[in-house]
Amino acid sequence: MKWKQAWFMDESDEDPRLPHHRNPKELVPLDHLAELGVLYWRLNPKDYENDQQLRNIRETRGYNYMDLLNICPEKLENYEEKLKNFYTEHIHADEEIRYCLEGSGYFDVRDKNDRWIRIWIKAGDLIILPAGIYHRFTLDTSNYVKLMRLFMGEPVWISYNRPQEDHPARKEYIESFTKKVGVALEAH
Ligand SMILES: CSCCC(=O)C(=O)O
Ligand SMILES: [Fe+2]
Repeated sequence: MKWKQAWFMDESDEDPRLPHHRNPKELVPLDHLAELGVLYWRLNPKDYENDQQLRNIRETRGYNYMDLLNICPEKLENYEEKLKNFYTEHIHADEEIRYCLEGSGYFDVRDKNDRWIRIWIKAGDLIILPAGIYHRFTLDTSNYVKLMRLFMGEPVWISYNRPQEDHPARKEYIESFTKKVGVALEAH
């Protein structure tokens, strides 16, 4: 069955909370996201406190830090400003790990050709964006999401807005593609 949670975005500047499918729709498969370094798991959000699968991911990847973030006007201070920053294209020096426990939203990531891919995250979806990938986040029309944030060590939430071509994390991310091609060529 096709994975229907990611697609190339249209160019319209209508409300970002709308899906922004192209016409006709252009879905993006999970393995295409994996090529960009974007990882995805589907877990059971109802039992996140006892979930062995979540525990395994956290242990394997060293995510010892965890907190919860409710994105709604009542629970998030400076709601409007934060949402505006989330939707400003940026990178981080570290991975961004988000696990959706309730509600839904869109993570947009740039592919190798600088096209936007929209990833629809719902309860049970855990996503990892690699350090250095240009991305942004918006709520969808449900207007609510509860996210778990994971991190390795002391969390750093600094965003570096585009352009960041000289940022070490950006350079390393770009180099990771050429390295992969190099390995593939050597194998032939
Ligand atoms: C609030 S989760 C997604 C927003 C984002 O990209 C970030 O926090 O850096
Ligand atoms: Fe981010």
